[in-house]
Amino acid sequence: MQNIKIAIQKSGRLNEDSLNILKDCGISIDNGTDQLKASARNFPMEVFYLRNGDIPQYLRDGVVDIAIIGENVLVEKGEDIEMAEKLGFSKCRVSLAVPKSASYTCIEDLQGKRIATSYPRTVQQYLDERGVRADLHIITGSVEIAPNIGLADAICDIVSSGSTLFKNNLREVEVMLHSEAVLAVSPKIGPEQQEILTKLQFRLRSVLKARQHKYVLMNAPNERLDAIIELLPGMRSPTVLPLAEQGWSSIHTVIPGDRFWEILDEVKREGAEGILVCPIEKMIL
Ligand SMILES: Nc1ncnc2c1ncn2[C@@H]1O[C@H](COP(=O)(O)OP(=O)(O)OP(=O)(O)O)[C@@H](O)[C@H]1O
Ligand SMILES: O=P(O)(O)OC[C@H]1O[C@H](OP(=O)(O)OP(=O)(O)O)[C@H](O)[C@@H]1O
Ligand SMILES: [Mg+2]
Repeated sequence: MQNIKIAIQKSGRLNEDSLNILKDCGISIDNGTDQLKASARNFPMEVFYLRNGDIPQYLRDGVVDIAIIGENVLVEKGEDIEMAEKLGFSKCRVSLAVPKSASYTCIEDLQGKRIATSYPRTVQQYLDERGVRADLHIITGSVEIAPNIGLADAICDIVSSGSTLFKNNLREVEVMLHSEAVLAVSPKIGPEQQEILTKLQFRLRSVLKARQHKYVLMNAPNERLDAIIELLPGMRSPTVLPLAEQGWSSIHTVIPGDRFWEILDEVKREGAEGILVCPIEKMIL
């Protein structure tokens, strides 16, 4: 059987989470980080460790079949490359920022100004769509320092917590793009590799679903069951089992992570107690 070739970032912010998600998919990779290539022991996969920024070209050329890459890099360098799956980690945004002291009310304020960035195509397109012309200065790192050294009037770079902007006395004024790690697919992927990709996507989806949910168990007096069940989502409906103590039941269900605290507060108010929350490893609908 043939292998699917996957590119992941050699070192940097995506490396560890990329290896972890493959591991959660049950794929064990024999690797030392000094190697540029490794094989999976129990899945038809070869792993290539590459620079994030180089990956779109490798996908385009069909050197690798798939890759885990920042969506922002695909937008910048790979508009012809298909995105198969959002992976939920390395969330950030690509934003425009100006010095705190600069006046800024709208994008037209950047007309004729100098903008330093590592994302020239993303910025250019954003400006073109809004009819603004500016001078782009392309630099590959430490972009946030550019206004302080007189190189630019504004910058466009990745923002996550905002602390790099804060430390450099900059203010985020436009969010151009929300980004996260994604699974990207080469336009040249072959039919056998496509089959392996389908298997991988099935696993990835069950891992991602599981990461987004919690398994919750709680005890409740029987007379409160209906009110509590009303509040609970579940894969189909919650499971209710009798406790050894008369008049009490145990309720088991699955709750989406983003509504989790809100739902727990409500069921507590309705009389639920002894609440246990467990992670889910895989979730197949
Ligand atoms: N502060 C951040 N918070 C969250 N995600 C981020 C942050 N900075 C970068 N990312 C995401 O992680 C990806 C990799 O960033 P990183 O800084 O590790 O590598 P890089 O220098 O952009 O790439 P290369 O591998 O080509 O050297 C980015 O493309 C982006 O999607
Ligand atoms: O909003 P924040 O949480 O401060 O994150 C944003 C910073 O993170 C990234 O840099 P990184 O630390 O990856 O360094 P790099 O420029 O060397 O890639 C990015 O280029 C920003 O500078
Ligand atoms: Mg970086």
